[in-house]
Parts: sequence; C-alpha cells; structure tokens
Amino acid sequence: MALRACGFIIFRRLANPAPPPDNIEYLLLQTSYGEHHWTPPKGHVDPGEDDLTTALRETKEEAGLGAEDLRVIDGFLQELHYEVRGRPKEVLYWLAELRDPGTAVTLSDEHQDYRWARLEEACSLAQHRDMQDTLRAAHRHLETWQDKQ
Ligand SMILES: Nc1nc2c(ncn2[C@@H]2O[C@H](COP(=O)(O)OP(=O)(O)OP(=O)(O)OP(=O)(O)OC[C@H]3O[C@@H](n4cnc5c(=O)[nH]c(N)nc54)[C@H](O)[C@@H]3O)[C@@H](O)[C@H]2O)c(=O)[nH]1
Repeated sequence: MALRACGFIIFRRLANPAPPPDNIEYLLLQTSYGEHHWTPPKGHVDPGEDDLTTALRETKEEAGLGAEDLRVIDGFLQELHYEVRGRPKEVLYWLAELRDPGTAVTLSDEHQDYRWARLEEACSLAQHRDMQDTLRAAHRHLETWQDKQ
C-alpha cells in the first residue's frame, strides 16, 4: 500500500509595493535529517485520521501554525505521486493563506530551517519537478483568486 501524507502549501501576502501576485511568498521547511530537502509542511496520515485533519495537525506540529492562523483557499487540492525508498507515496496538498503575515513560524526538531520564498525561489528550493508544478499551479490559482478579493 502507498504511503500517504497530507499538508498545506501556505502563502502570505505582503503589504509591499509589488503588485499581486508578486507580493506572495510561500512557506518551505528544510528537514534536519536525510538530504535536508525542502517541502511545505506535511506528514504521514495516522491510522483512522482523515486527510484534512492530518494536514492541519502536521502544519501545527511542524510550523506552529494552527487552523485559526490559516484561511483555506477553495478549489485547490493537488495530489503528488512519487517513490520513497522503493515504495509509492501519495501526498495531498491544500492551499492556505496565513491570515496575519507577521505570524511567527515555530519549527519542531524535524526541521532545521524555513524560508518565506517568492515563487521562483520556492521552486528552486523545492527541486522536485512535481512540487515545482504544484507551486506554479497554486500561483496561477491565486492570480484568479486575488482578482475576486
Ligand atoms: N534520520 C532520518 N529520519 C528520517 C528520514 N526520512 C524520514 N525520517 C523520519 O520520518 C519523519 C517524517 O515523518 P512525517 O513528517 O510524518 O513525514 P513526511 O513529511 O512525509 O517526511 P519524509 O521526509 O519522510 O518524506 P518526504 O518529504 O516525502 O521525503 C522523502 C523523499 O522524497 C523526496 N521528496 C520530497 N518531496 C517531494 C516531492 O514533492 N516530489 C518528489 N518527486 N519527491 C519528493 C525527498 O527529497 C526525499 O528523498 C521524521 O520525523 C524523521 O524522523 C531520514 O532519511 N533520516
């Protein structure tokens, strides 16, 4: 059976002079183990847990951000499929805005660093093509979403 993990692509909108969507930054966390790769907050689904609960729990555990800090964006859910040590893994990402862009991120022992990054920097940190495509899809989604705000 495939490993299953869920998480959030979290973005914040800065009140700087850059016009939307260039005022958007994405949160990436760097693992303190293995190859020190960068991903949005996410983690494995516990037995009996539903996917969105996992995404919220892992975001709280890994970034210190709770449901009250986030605004989940309608109409975006991406599913990635890749192999980890020979086992298939599926990862679901929702998209959420950090309501107060000044809210502090608090890491757990699983991560050693975090970055708020504009799209291109986020893609370069994320490295994997499917994650880059997911970040770009989120950005496109936000371009139309912001027009409606
Ligand atoms: N000491 C140690 N301990 C580890 C290690 N490994 C795990 N632990 C422990 O496990 C716990 C984590 O538990 P959770 O938080 O619940 O799970 P996840 O958040 O799911 O975490 P993972 O890191 O297991 O999973 P991925 O992020 O999926 O990385 C796995 C591989 O996939 C690549 N990869 C990543 N993203 C993408 C992508 O988007 N696209 C593609 N194509 N590939 C991608 C990536 O480059 C890597 O090669 C930790 O507490 C550790 O104790 C390890 O190597 N050494």
